[in-house]
Amino acid sequence: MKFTDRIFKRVEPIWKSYMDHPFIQGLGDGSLDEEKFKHWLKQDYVYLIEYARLFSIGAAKSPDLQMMTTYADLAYDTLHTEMDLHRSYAKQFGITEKELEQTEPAQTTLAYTSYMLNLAQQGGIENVIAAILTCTWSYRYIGLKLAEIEDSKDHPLYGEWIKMYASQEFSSSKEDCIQLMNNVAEGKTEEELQRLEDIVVNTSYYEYMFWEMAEKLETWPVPVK
Ligand SMILES: Cc1ncc(CO)c(N)n1
Repeated sequence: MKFTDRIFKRVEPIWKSYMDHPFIQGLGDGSLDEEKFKHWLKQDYVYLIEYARLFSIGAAKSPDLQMMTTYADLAYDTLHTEMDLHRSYAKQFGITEKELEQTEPAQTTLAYTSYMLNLAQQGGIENVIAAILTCTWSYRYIGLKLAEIEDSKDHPLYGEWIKMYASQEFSSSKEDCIQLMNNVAEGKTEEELQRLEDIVVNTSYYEYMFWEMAEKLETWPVPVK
């Protein structure tokens, strides 16, 4: 069994729970409140900046040219294709690129990106990919499931979102991440594999919290700023 098959068994119940989350349900049936989507959009934009940084750390830590190229391509795809989706939505909403970039990260956004970045800085390349794996893979999982809902891809606002994450291009990014994870898992001890698996479980919980943050329009829990 591939390492990622074993990981999937562990995270699947958490990922299934995303599909019952009101934010995801709203994306699927088109009933999602626009303010909640805008909140997600801005928070996700600053999240993606750090996410691209993680891929870049992966490139810097890669032991060979092939792996370095894969990480650099994933950073490129994030900065261009995925963030273009966000920029195009922002334009529709009259949110400027500067506003997007200057979004103050909510506590969940900051906790999630800090967790991943900390792991990536302190460890080897296996920490980088373990921290990133849930992101691409779970969005792909959600995108495919939402695409199965009748007419969901034709929704005037949320259709583009579903098409992006259900797309072939995004699927190949997910496949790249899975392969990177299985590559570095080779020859690792059971103890080390468990540690990596725990990271993927933790980020799976963070993903849930991120949906919750968007749904609740969460910023900082303190009134001062
Ligand atoms: C929070 C989050 N996780 C994963 C993805 C997919 O890249 C995203 N855009 N945002």
